[in-house]
Amino acid sequence: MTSTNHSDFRVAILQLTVVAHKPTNVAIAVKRIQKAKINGCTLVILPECFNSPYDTALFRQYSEAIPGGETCKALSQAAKSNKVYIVGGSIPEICDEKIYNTCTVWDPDGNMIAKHRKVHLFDVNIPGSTCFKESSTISPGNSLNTFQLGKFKIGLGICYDIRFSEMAALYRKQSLLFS
Ligand SMILES: NC(=O)CCC(=O)C(=O)O
Repeated sequence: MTSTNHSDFRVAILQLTVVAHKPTNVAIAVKRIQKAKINGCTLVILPECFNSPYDTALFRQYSEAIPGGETCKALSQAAKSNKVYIVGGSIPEICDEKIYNTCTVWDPDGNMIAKHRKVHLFDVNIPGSTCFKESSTISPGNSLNTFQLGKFKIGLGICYDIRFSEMAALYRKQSLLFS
């Protein structure tokens, strides 16, 4: 089913392999979007940082302007040519010299209909094991963001955002789905 006038539609939630070559990552995503469409999906959801390694040392190098950058152009075109909604996981965004971990959403005409900057950055320090500080290079977003898909209003969050129930509660208060 591809019509959004109905209460049920098919969603693709994609996991993608990320390599060092950014255009290859974008091409992999576009190919999987096409496959999701062939499988009858109306909404395609990509993973966090699908065009870049998840590495604080590399986010700036891989970052691009939104919506003018190469990844956004590819997502817009993929949404339009496949007539699907795309929740574009996230990419490193550069804006006023700051870097954000940002999700873009595209409608079936290729328009960007929402943008969400990750609010809760993932900082972890397990002595003797793992130390990762997303906040060392990424700036946090400060807003809740939604988009409309047919009769559904969907709230956006990126990865660690989901750990904070207050955010989901705020969306839920507005009777939203939390994606
Ligand atoms: N990229 C992230 O936000 C990681 C979050 C995570 O691993 C978790 O357990 O939550």
